[in-house]
Amino acid sequence: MTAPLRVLVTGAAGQIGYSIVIRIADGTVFGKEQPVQLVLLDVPQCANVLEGVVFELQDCALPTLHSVEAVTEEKAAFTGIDYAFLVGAMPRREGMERKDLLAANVKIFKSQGKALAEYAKPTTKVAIIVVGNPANTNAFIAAKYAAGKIPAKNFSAMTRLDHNRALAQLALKTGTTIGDVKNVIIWGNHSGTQFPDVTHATVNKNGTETDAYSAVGDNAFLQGPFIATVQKRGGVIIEKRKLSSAMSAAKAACDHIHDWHFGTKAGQYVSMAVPSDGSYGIPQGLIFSFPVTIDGATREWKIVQGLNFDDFAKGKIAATTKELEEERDDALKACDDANI
Ligand SMILES: NC(=O)C1=CN([C@@H]2O[C@H](COP(=O)(O)OP(=O)(O)OC[C@H]3O[C@@H](n4cnc5c(N)ncnc54)[C@H](O)[C@@H]3O)[C@@H](O)[C@H]2O)C=CC1
Ligand SMILES: O=C([O-])CC(=O)C(=O)O
Repeated sequence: MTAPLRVLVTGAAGQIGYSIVIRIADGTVFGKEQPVQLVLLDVPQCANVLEGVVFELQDCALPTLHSVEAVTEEKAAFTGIDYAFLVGAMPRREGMERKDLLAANVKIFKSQGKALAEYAKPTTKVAIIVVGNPANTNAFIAAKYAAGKIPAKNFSAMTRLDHNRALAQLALKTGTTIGDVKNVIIWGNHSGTQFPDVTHATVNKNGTETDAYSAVGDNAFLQGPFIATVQKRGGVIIEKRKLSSAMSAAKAACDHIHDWHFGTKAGQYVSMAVPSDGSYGIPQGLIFSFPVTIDGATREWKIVQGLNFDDFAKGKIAATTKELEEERDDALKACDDANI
């Protein structure tokens, strides 16, 4: 029998948590043959809600759910895990930017980075996705405080929701379906400065694969409203729902880890915020969204190399890099101030 994977979800009493755990437990993420031990972490005040989530998962009677436990302490949460979905953090409300959450949330990721270093197995290959905002910078901080124990390349932040939004907007514009659109890229920060780029994307329209610019036939749209829609989508959802995206965020986090576990499809890449190795001139160590391919056998991601930028793209990438550097500096300062 396949050994179970131990999978941690933080913030599991929250709204993304509620949508995410069922997909992990029912085999959507790791496959129908892979048993999963789910570990659900939330703050002690949410212990009762967490227990309700555990009861519901039990009531789902899922063959892939080996066990589920609710915990409110980091030691119990981080010990022996294979995968971590770091969701637990404050969400923004109407009128806020994601970086306004930095002061409140960065200390959570400092503490969890330390907990990973302290409690994860020394040989750990744990793969970590940070969803809690500001996601790139929180991942940077978690990686910093886990350094020496967990390699930085095991940390990632989620820009898959932006990637999925870009796929959906292109499909809507070209009258195609999601499966017809490939290789959109989100560059940079999960914020209003991100650069959704379709320069290398293709669309299969009526059986013929063409580049996205030809398929859309409207450059002004692709360089204007398309980018703005993807950049601002999170804010629009908050305005409409009075709560931030949860169903789509959970689905994107599961897509991200599914592809990390199984690998990307031949000829396709996905967007993941990972520590920069200096590719495309992005400062080393910054958690930056790049197009990546993943080898399912080794579970190693690689940044897609050799893509060209025109001046328009260069300007967008410079802006999101600058914002990430500023966020990183603010977060480091906040961590020094945070007595954890
Ligand atoms: N990267 C992305 O694309 C997206 C990120 N997000 C972010 O995800 C985060 C969670 O969003 P929601 O689930 O809607 O929020 P929520 O408020 O419904 O749930 C958050 C949960 O985290 C828990 N929590 C707080 N501190 C914790 C800690 N130290 N350890 C464990 N749990 C803790 C809270 O008690 C709560 O149950 C927010 O920061 C939100 O902005 C949301 C959508 C997309
Ligand atoms: O916008 C927010 O605050 C939540 C989020 O990250 C998203 O929906 O992309």
